[in-house]
Amino acid sequence: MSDQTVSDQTVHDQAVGGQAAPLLTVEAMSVRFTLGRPAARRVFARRAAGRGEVHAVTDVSFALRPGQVLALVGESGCGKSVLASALLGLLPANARLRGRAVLADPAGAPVELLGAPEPVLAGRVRGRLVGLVPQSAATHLTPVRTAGAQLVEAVRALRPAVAEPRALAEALADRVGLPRQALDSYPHELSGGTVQRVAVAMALAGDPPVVLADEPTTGLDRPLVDRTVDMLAELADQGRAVLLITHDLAAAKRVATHVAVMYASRLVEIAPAGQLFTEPWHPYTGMLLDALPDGAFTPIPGHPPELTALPSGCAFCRRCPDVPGYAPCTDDPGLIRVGDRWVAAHPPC
Ligand SMILES: Nc1ncnc2c1ncn2[C@@H]1O[C@H](COP(=O)(O)OP(=O)(O)OP(=O)(O)O)[C@@H](O)[C@H]1O
Ligand code: NI
Repeated sequence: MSDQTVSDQTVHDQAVGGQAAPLLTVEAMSVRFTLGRPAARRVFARRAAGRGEVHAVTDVSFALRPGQVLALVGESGCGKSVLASALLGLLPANARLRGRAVLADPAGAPVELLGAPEPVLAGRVRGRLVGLVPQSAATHLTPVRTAGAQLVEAVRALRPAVAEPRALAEALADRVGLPRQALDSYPHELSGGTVQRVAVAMALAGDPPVVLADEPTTGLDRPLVDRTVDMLAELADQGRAVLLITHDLAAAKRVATHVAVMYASRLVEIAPAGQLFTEPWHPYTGMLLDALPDGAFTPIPGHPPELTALPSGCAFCRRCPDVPGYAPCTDDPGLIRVGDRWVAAHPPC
């Protein structure tokens, strides 16, 4: 694991823009998954060094402030969902975490999320301070109770002072564009897009100041995508902060105030959305935008590297059209700051 590449102070200054204090500050966060059986690991510890670990998140730093929608984008498998799960203490037992993630609590002391005891995460964080729209939302609903019953239950658990939980559940359903009759249906009776909206409503049940939405628009048609992301933008306008993990760059373009681009476990660029979409700095960002239907619609050639065998420097050079002969570079892959943008050190091309 490399050293922290962005100092604490710069992280605090780091713009993800605006002057308001961050609701969430992530500093040099790394996640490793250990592979294989423990006994085999011991026997082959030396030989397997570097092969028996998935480098899922590496030295990730960012701040999320009130009013911001930070879109986290990058190809499948680059570490986006693991990052979100790590923040909420939802990683499996084979995960090791490093770094810090500090969550503000308007009613109390800040919470250090990484390594927080489960009662803190369950009692203070999940649903209350941070609402999560999980990826593959359907698998998070129980099949034996109606969507409405589960939403009412979430409201009861997270906001016990609410006198009419059913009325609040219906208001949440309206807010996310969920038809009332869907509340009386079981999850398997609902379309993927409708289940997705149930999940968004559940994430909002505790009125959390921070929302982590992992692919919240999967399975939705374009009008519902727009409606869902507009609703997330509205939450940000009301002073909340949203981390929007998405493959849908058009949706990110529509609502993101800032964009973080992830490649092979690292952030390679963070910038205000308007600047990133009009002038991407990292070649990978440029290629992601070119892959869009309203870009050149050019798929990115090649594949990301295996996360069990990452190069020590820039992981992108082997796919980078800017590097003649695809010569791998060994530069420090840390982010450098230019104005209010951050971009991974990259060889001058
Ligand atoms: N429990 C685990 N053990 C080992 N490796 C894991 C584990 N969970 C996730 N990974 C690996 O971590 C990497 C990052 O996965 P992650 O789900 O965060 O990707 P993602 O960017 O969210 O992809 P997608 O866009 O497809 O959702 C992947 O290579 C994945 O296989
Ligand atoms: Ni994911």
